[in-house]
Amino acid sequence: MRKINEIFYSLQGEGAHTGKAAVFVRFSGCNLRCSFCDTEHQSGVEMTDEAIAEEVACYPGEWIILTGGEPSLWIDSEFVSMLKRVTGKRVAIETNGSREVPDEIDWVTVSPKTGMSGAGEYEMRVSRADELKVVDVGQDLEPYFSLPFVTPATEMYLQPCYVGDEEKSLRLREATVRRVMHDPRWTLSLQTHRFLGIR
Ligand SMILES: C[S@@+](CC[C@H](N)C(=O)[O-])C[C@H]1O[C@@H](n2cnc3c(N)ncnc32)[C@H](O)[C@@H]1O
Ligand SMILES: Nc1nc2[nH]cc(C(=O)O)c2c(=O)[nH]1
Ligand code: SF4
Ligand SMILES: [Mg+2]
Repeated sequence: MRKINEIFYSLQGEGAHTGKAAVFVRFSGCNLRCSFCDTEHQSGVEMTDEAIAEEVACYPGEWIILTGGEPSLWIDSEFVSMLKRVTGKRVAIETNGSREVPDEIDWVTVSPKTGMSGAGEYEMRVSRADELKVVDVGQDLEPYFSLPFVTPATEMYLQPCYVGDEEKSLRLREATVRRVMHDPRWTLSLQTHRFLGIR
């Protein structure tokens, strides 16, 4: 059994696969307590792997996005293989990078929380990142290029921090736009689902 906070069908709102239809599987619980976290992830219900796959298979769309909470705490190779076999979909993960992730995952998005005020320090144990997605809280961005799992092929996204207050969030978005223009190694990632009013 795995504790699931929610399963829903939407568009990937962030990063490299923005705009692609995807089934989101949000696991309950996290090993970090980021002060800026935009997600209620504690609540949830225990589901069997079969029930998770059955619900995911109800939706069209090529991608499954494992998120949370921190999905890397709750998954293994068998689970990812089973999801791919039963649904015929590809599997992506949104992770803080504190754990290794199964090789069977097709797309790894790492959003490190090291060096950020409000997140605390922890060890990065993930060894692969197809995409790095950094939440911009005004921190020094240079260290992200030296992370051992970041390669020249890793796509680098900078995402404005959403703080609830729309005026304040707009100012933070503008600041992120300026940072990307100043250092074009980054690409802007907007949380487009917020603008669309979808999940
Ligand atoms: C809720 S987290 C769950 C996955 C994983 N725990 C992580 O942090 O990557 C999903 C994504 O939302 C981002 N995120 C969380 N709070 C945010 C905020 N206030 N503004 C913008 N992005 C945020 C995270 O950095 C991560 O990329
Ligand atoms: N539409 C949409 N796209 C997302 N991409 C990553 C999300 C997440 O919370 O992990 C997320 C989310 O919550 N909604
Ligand atoms: S690691 Fe992700 S889910 Fe956990 S508290 Fe931070 S942003 Fe939220
Ligand atoms: Mg989200």
